[in-house]
Amino acid sequence: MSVAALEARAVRAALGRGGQRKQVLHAIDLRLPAGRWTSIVGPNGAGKSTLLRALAGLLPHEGEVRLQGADLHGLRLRERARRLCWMGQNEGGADDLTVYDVAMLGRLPHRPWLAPPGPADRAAVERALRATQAWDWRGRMLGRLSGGERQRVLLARALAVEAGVLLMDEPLANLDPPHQADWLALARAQVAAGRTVVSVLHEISFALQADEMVVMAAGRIVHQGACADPATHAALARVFDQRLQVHALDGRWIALPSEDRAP
Ligand SMILES: Nc1ncnc2c1ncn2[C@@H]1O[C@H](COP(=O)(O)OP(=O)(O)OP(=O)(O)O)[C@@H](O)[C@H]1O
Repeated sequence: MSVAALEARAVRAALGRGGQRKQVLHAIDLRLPAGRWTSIVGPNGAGKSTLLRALAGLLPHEGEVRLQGADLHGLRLRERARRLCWMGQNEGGADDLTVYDVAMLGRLPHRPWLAPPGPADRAAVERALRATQAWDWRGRMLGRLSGGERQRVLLARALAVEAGVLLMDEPLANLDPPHQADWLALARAQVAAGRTVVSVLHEISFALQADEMVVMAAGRIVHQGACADPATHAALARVFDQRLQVHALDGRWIALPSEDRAP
């Protein structure tokens, strides 16, 4: 069997403090194939973002996460940051930086300590900012951008890493339809270039454009399969309480609300 891009073995995680502490991930076993796009979906509170953070090494957990065959927590941080990049929800903290400098943060794992950016870094940042149509406002401050513009800069920062594995939490949040379509093309281009894309998505019709789907509910994986597989569509209907149905349209899958069940 080929090496997985990411693998989780018996991953358990709890969030909150003291009496409020709550088990959020329950013994997750997962294998995400390399060179494919996998979308993670499920109802609100299912544990999707928590799982993504555990896979990125951003959350203490029990069990094991392996990145390209290596123990994630055994890798040096720089090495991990070169292999895996992360785009989270509502990331803050860089409002006083220019768009260009934010995207350049994605090159930190490639540069010697305190070294200025080199030609390869500048070329990667330009590619990334052009790919997300953010190049024209590279001199603007991040804090003065709209939600969707900001999202495109954070995406550029992740792309600038040029890592083999990209994890994205809600990458379509705040994007208008043309930029959602651009993101879709971008995800496909990453996969065509041999990279692995893993995205948590609420927009099920977009999630169905991926190769594979992981369906979660209540901190567990209830299904993993191809987006084209009828068993995946049935799992989706199940976790969303039979309140959506997957239909074929022009050779693609779309999810529509079911009308036969009142709330
Ligand atoms: N800091 C926290 N302390 C305690 N519980 C938390 C904390 N953060 C999240 N949770 C709980 O963990 C569970 C999983 O949250 P998570 O954000 O992973 O879900 P999700 O599937 O990504 O949800 P959504 O679709 O709403 O974004 C939820 O029940 C949530 O209430």
